[in-house]
Amino acid sequence: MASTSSSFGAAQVLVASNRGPVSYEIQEDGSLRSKRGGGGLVSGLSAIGPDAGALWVCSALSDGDREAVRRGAGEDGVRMLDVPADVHADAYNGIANSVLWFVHHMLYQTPLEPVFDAEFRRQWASYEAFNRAFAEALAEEAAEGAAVLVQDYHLTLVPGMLRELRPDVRISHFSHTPWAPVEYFRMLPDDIAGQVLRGMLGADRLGFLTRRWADAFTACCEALAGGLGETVVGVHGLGADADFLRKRSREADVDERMAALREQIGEGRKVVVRVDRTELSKNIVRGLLAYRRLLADRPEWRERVVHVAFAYPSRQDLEVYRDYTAEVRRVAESVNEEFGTAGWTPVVLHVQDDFARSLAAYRLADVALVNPIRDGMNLVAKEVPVVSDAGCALVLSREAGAYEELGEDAFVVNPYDVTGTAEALHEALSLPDGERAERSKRLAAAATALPPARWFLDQLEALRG
Ligand SMILES: O=P(O)(O)OC[C@H]1O[C@H](O[C@H]2O[C@H](CO)[C@@H](O)[C@H](O)[C@H]2O)[C@H](O)[C@@H](O)[C@@H]1O
Ligand SMILES: O=c1ccn([C@@H]2O[C@H](COP(=O)(O)OP(=O)(O)O)[C@@H](O)[C@H]2O)c(=O)[nH]1
Repeated sequence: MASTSSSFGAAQVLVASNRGPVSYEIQEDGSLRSKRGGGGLVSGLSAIGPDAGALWVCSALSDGDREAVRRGAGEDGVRMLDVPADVHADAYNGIANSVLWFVHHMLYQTPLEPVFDAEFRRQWASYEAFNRAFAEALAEEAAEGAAVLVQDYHLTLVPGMLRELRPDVRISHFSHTPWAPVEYFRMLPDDIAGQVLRGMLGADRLGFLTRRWADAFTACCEALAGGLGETVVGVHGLGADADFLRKRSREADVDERMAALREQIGEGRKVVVRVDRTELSKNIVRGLLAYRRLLADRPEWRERVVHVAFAYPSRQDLEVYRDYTAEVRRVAESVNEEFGTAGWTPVVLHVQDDFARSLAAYRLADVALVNPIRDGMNLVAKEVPVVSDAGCALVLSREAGAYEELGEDAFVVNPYDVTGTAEALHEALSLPDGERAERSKRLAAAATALPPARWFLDQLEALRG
């Protein structure tokens, strides 16, 4: 860890993130089964195969992961850090997901308010320890002058810490979330806000998904940290991986799930699809309420449309996420009770982790519903038009990063406006087939303009200068 040449590592390119490319489960017979990590960060970074020669440093997130570390059973090119489980829980559940995520997605609202008490301070110390563990591992693995690409709000202190340990390396930090406006960001205690900004400004380059988030960060630095200093801020709008998605969505397990879904949907009905993590910012409940409004106000759609809503479990250690997931189930059931008939289930909801089934839903989509309150990008909005068999219309929140690139061909909604979203669903469903296919093509072209591999290489080239 000292910056003497004898302690330099071998990796020329390093990526650091909390969630890694795979996660492990312990099977009944004691063997380990690996599973692709969920969410958009992994979708984006998975393009960095072993060919790119990068070392991916990530956290052990589950008992299976910790067991994999103990057995030395990890993947090539991946180093999982086994930070003590309680430190990780404080850093990930406590600080990253209950505070920083809430600030950037502006999710606090009475009675869900931020609490900056002694418990918060204790968790913050864990967040610092978690960041330090990453900085030390990166310092150990990095070759002289290596490029280190740090990811997201879990690791905001790493650039500053690593800079002290290894002044020779080039460091970038990329935010996959929105960035909060100054008025909201400074809800954080002043010393904490300062630590976050200064930690990130330890990097040579900072990346954001849209100009809007980059400008918000710059404004925070100007108001609270005396400006950006030497750090350069860039925008890299991560796109969908068309090659991977087209190939993967044609595999046999996806075909099987399509057949089962068709059965549930019934013949000749339009399909409105949404796929999200069970995540408050995705606004799943208001999406269901908008669909209910559509059926109530426009009875002509009854029996003629099915809403396929897949929510794969996320952050279920947090009570607020568990409650939200329960609320999603309740609202879906109540729509089915209110409008369902013997031969028609208006909402098909699955709360389960099944990537193949999500792709099957993408293929069947006539309309994709993506209505987050705020979202860094939202890759689902970019993936459905690429995969859907007959082309889909997109109902898209203006608060998703994807709006900057897809807004022109989407039915744009204010995510809080339930009746407005219902009306957008009606318009999207009413689009003639030919026009829908044309729009879908344009959406797919915009969505794949910057594929993950290019997105990553652009940042690497910029970092190396
Ligand atoms: O790791 P989790 O806690 O299970 O959460 C999954 C990921 O969620 C967030 O993803 C973001 O990144 C996407 C790709 O850039 C972007 O499209 C999306 O809008 C974001 O929400 C989070 O930022 C990641 O760190 C998580 O791994
Ligand atoms: O069962 C599933 C369904 C989807 N996805 C992927 O999760 C990502 C979600 O990314 P998005 O940017 O939409 O939101 P995030 O979950 O990262 O906030 C997409 O690439 C999806 O293909 C997944 O991992 N498991």
